[in-house]
Amino acid sequence: MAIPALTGRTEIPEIELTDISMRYSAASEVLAVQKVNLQIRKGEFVALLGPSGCGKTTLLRLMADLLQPTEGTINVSGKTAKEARLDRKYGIVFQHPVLYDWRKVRQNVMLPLEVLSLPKAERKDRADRLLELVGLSKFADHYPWQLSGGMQQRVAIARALAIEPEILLMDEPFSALDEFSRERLNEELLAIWSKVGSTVVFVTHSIPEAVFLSDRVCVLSPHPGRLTAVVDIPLPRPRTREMRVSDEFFRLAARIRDSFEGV
Ligand SMILES: Nc1ncnc2c1ncn2[C@@H]1O[C@H](COP(=O)(O)OP(=O)(O)OP(=O)(O)O)[C@@H](O)[C@H]1O
Repeated sequence: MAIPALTGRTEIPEIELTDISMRYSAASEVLAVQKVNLQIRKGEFVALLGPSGCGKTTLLRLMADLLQPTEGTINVSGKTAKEARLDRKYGIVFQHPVLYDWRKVRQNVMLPLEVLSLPKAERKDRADRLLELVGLSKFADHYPWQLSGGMQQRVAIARALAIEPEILLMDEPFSALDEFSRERLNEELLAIWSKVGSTVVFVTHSIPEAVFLSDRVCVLSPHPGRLTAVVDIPLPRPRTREMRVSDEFFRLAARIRDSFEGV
């Protein structure tokens, strides 16, 4: 597949995947990811969308240097994925928040700052600003187990943003939440993103979530995992709740649905 043309927020490609293939073991017959070419612009919000097993998480982990590709190259602002990781360019939010239950919310957000050897007052100040950003200032001294699932995920987002990453990688962060919480968190995430301006790569298997959040939706198909379409989402920003029931929204969702192989 040709590398998608660059249009939109900025013309600078921040992440470039070139001919990326991934086989988990020599014995494995199926490629988890096959020959993926993709450029992601600086400041862009991109969704990786597809059914279970199509390689979304694998691609995200490859970008984060948590896995190494069997073939192909990953370039992040002129560096390898490993160099980008060591430069702390990535913040990662997983499907489950993975918070430390014995640490209060503020201490959880401060955790990644401990390795940066910032003065304690500065760590606390940064954590408090992030908790304000995600609307949890009042819960700084609570323990994670005293919060709802959606609030815990907001703590995880604040923690991922603590090192001020250029790139936020999110692996189905809201899929364990009910539909109401998920839609609210979608709106909150966009409000946070508009303030921090990082590049976001967001894994989901929800078409409405991908359309609502993204500048572009990358559609993947399974066995082997291939990039089958890249769909531009020209809905204006800021995105509003009303847009979810607009003709344009349904048209885009239908176009994405049709782009799945075999449809
Ligand atoms: N650690 C692993 N070892 C071997 N095979 C793996 C491993 N992790 C994933 N796979 C395989 O790679 C393929 C892609 O998996 P991946 O988890 O990336 O898909 P996904 O689209 O994120 O799925 P889901 O939506 O269910 O999380 C699948 O066929 C899966 O079985």
